Amino acid sequence: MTLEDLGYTDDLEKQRQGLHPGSFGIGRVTQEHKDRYTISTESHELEGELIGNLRFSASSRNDFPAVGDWVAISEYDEGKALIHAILPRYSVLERQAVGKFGEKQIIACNIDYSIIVQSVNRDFSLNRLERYLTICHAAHISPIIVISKIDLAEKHEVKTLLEKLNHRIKAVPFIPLSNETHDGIEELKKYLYKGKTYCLLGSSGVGKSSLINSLSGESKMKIGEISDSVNRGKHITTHRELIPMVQGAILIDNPGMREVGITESYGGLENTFEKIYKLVRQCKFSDCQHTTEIGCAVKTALEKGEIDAAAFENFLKMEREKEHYESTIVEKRKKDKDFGKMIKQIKKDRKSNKY
Ligand SMILES: Nc1nc2c(ncn2[C@@H]2O[C@H](COP(=O)(O)OP(=O)(O)OP(=O)(O)O)[C@@H](O)[C@H]2O)c(=O)[nH]1
Ligand SMILES: [Zn+2]
Repeated sequence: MTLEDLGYTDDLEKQRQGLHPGSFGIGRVTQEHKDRYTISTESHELEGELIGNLRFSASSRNDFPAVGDWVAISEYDEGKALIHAILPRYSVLERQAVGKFGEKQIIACNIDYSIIVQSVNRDFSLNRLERYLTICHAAHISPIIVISKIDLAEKHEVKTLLEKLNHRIKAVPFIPLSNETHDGIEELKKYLYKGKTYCLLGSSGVGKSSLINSLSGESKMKIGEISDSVNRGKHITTHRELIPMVQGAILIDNPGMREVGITESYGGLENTFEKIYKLVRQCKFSDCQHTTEIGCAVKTALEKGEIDAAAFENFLKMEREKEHYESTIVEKRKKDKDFGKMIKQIKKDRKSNKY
């Protein structure tokens, strides 16, 4: 096993040299616990902890390591390491923190592709798919859609569902598959490239872990056993595949998500709703609300059926969410700034009182 096998690149090596010439080891965060991290290195697995300095200087949760991060480490005991720095991230997949409006939550870092999984039964939702696509596009991560559990639906039902998907979501590959019959698994493997990192996204129970099993050809039991021994903290010398790899591609599983809130989207919405954005620019008035305005290109396209009405509704909803998030952030920053000013003034007053 080399660091390249874990996804390490020349660019990251340059960054490392810039940070700490030659002094630290390098590892990749594969799991996040409360304030402990599981780190994979080229030879083994470590339990890592942040050095105090890093912990106290962190201004938000996002300054802490996340799954997929590359970290500069030093080993101090058998199986233990200190984390000294996080290497710059080349991609950050994030969503709106659940229950904490105006805060972001990192899902994973340094991801190249996301595999968005929805199952044919119950879970399937085009609106939610567009949400996932938006957060992926915002992070410049290429999405691949997987429609799982096709063995649970009739052929014609699957066909109808795929037609709907095809009609509404363009330019994103989608693969129908089953972890039971293994239909579609080989097709998905065509998208797995050596040294690239893939993050599995989707609601709980859609079959993400099963998919990793299907792809790697290993039984679920085996994976269960592996995670058991991890929990017991048993020391294992050989490299266990905590980040499972298939054809050299690194697969990162994620716990199922209930909510996928939009934050500042850095082009996420623009990329997901490219056609709608093009139309918006063609509207006669730059502040067009696309309701009753004359010369509204969106309205005309909706009437002609050129864009999907449900997609447009979903787009509006997410755009409002993004705007709400952004204005909350602006408010917050202003408050922080005012607070900073106040502290400065207090310090100044103290000083002038002294002398
Ligand atoms: N019939 C059928 N069942 C499946 C398929 N894929 C997964 N399952 C079943 O669905 C259940 C959930 O599968 P998991 O792989 O644990 O789902 P997950 O997405 O990893 O769930 P979380 O870990 O909670 O996010 C299990 O009982 C699987 O056996 C499939 O393709 N067909
Ligand atoms: Zn308009």
